[in-house]
Amino acid sequence: MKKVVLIRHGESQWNLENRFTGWTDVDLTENGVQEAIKAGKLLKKEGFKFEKAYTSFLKRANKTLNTILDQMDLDWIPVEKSWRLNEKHYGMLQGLNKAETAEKYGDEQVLIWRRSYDVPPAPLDLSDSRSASQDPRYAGVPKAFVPQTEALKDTVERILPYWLEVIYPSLVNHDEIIVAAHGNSLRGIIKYLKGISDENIVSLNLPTAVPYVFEFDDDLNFVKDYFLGDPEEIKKLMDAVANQGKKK
Ligand SMILES: O=C(O)[C@H](O)COP(=O)(O)O
Repeated sequence: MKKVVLIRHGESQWNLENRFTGWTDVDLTENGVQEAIKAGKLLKKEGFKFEKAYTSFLKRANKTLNTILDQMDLDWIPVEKSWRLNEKHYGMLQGLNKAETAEKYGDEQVLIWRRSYDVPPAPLDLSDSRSASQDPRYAGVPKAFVPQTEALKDTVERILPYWLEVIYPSLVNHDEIIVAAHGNSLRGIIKYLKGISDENIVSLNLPTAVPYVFEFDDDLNFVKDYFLGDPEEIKKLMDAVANQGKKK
């Protein structure tokens, strides 16, 4: 049996402030660090022994991963970072408060921007200081691939080659791997793995720092998936994420 653990980063400063984040490089809050410590302890207690880790180019995911590995005394394992695991780019919404945006445009429109498969928010202008185009960390990425906004469909298109060509094949040589990334980039992987339809993906909300285990048989066929932790608590956390985009 092979296992991939997908984990969204712990609470970030902009999660706390309820702001659209996307590719903005926001740090974890102290609570976010504690969430990552809790996840690391739980994964250790459950006997996980990761051999390889993957994460994005964004510090909230990097720090969550490092904290988890530290709790598990697995700081030494190889970690590979890729821009392809970054959060869905939120375009012109980046930095705006989600509830205030719902006051202005309505809950339904915000749900479309947050969760629909193929409707992106308006793009950032290349000259906008929020654009990642001039950020040196993406210097090695073809300019045409650096997004100015994304729908989940676009996120899936950039993330899937990395899943199919890098992460998934690494299960041939590794029994357990961990992927520390973001709510929507992970929704993209989950949509693919579970064959979730474009309509049904709207209702999947990932809570911060809750380990989500995907098991594969020795031929690398997907077998089953489950969250680690108290199901009632996880349901409450998922509902809270869903409600972030509603008017107060
Ligand atoms: O980018 C963000 O704002 C969050 O990481 C995910 O936000 P969402 O739950 O509103 O998609």
